[in-house]
Amino acid sequence: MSLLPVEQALQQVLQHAAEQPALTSERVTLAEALGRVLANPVISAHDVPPWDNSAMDGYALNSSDLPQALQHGLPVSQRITAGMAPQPLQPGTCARIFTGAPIPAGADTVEMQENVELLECGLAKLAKPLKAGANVRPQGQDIRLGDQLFAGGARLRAQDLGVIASAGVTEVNCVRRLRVAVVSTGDELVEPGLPLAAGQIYNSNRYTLQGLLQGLDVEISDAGILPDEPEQTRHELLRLAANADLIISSGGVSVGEADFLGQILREQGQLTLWKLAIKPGKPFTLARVGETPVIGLPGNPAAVLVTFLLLVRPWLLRRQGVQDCAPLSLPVASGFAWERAGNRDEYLRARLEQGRLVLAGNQSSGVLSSASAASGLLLIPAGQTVEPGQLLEFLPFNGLLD
Ligand SMILES: Nc1nc2c(c(=O)[nH]1)N[C@H]1C(S)=C(S)[C@@H](COP(=O)(O)OP(=O)(O)OC[C@H]3O[C@@H](n4cnc5c(N)ncnc54)[C@H](O)[C@@H]3O)O[C@H]1N2
Ligand code: MOO
Ligand SMILES: [Mg+2]
Repeated sequence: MSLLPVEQALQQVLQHAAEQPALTSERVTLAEALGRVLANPVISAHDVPPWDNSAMDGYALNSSDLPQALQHGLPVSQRITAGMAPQPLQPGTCARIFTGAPIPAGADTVEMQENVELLECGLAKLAKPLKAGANVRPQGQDIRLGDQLFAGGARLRAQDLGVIASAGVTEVNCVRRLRVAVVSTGDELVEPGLPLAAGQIYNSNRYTLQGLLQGLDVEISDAGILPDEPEQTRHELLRLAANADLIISSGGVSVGEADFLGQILREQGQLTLWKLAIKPGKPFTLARVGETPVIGLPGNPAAVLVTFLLLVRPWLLRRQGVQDCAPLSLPVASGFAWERAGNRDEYLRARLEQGRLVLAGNQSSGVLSSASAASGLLLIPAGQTVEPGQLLEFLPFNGLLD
């Protein structure tokens, strides 16, 4: 059986997510909207800033008085701090003003106080010529009343919440949170905290997956560990399917005799993807139990991380209506040589050292500590070797994990 290239798999994953039934939406206060996806556009209810204001601590004047201010100085007729509603500026005078304070009617220019001399007679005199309109931040410079701030499908980041707040909007309409069930499979698994018997290992995928999902602000239901036993696996999948938008499992999708999960998903007849040209992560499986999508991740801990970031995260984002969901990747020079061309796209755990990519440790799919030593994944495309200095695609975790 030939392996499906990762790019094609991603297209199919996105298509699959887009074909799911529409999600309902709910009102969300700004304080709770970080990481949520907008169901509708957000429109500004105000100009930002709402009035012309000063960019400097200094003196506001009318530009027609600039020659007088430079030659003799102007009397100071009022003092305006941020938060005040100023009087109109008396002609032929200037106003003491502070950063963020409204420009009074009749003024159009501000000089910073460092360039103004306050004479003994009380006049404020400019130390050097000044351009008309200087140091004024005009009304609506940032945002105009009625502007669309964000389209539906935008995923809100910290600065986006600030933009929405600056425009006076307190609540936004977001798609409801996705419900994601997580299950770890394997007779060998034990939860950390319990003693290890012979042949057992601690369940690490559960924690990796929970952490990855928390970063995407979904509702997680954790179904714990399932033994390698077909009846129980089938029963548990059906139970989870009743109340989840997606089931994510780890383990049991390869060809081993105890890999029941893959067998059950295949036997349900609803298999969309299986066996990708990706290392780690080859037996990545996208299927359905009843109407509920199931993503079967390979059990190897590094395969879980890589396939989640490359394929599950995009599925979850697109399912919520996000358009731009492919991982960010940047060209960076390799600091190492790679002589073995493989038959799968290989995603290696790597980090930047002095502007070049170096491998972060053992790249076995069973080794996870190298992922902790890495700051991202680098791609060596199938069939390629690499020389030092060659540009490689680097996918920083910082761009992937938020
Ligand atoms: N004959 C073949 N054998 C294998 C192939 C193949 O093509 N032919 N593919 C290999 C590849 S590639 C991968 S990846 C793995 C995938 O295996 P499964 O998805 O069936 O996963 P398991 O066999 O259940 O487990 C694999 C490995 O990962 C450990 N594991 C599982 N769950 C956890 C967990 N929650 N926490 C920590 N570690 C976990 C498990 O103990 C195994 O060591 O198949 C290869 N074999
Ligand atoms: O595809 Mo597997 O994760 O390399 O060992
Ligand atoms: Mg297996």
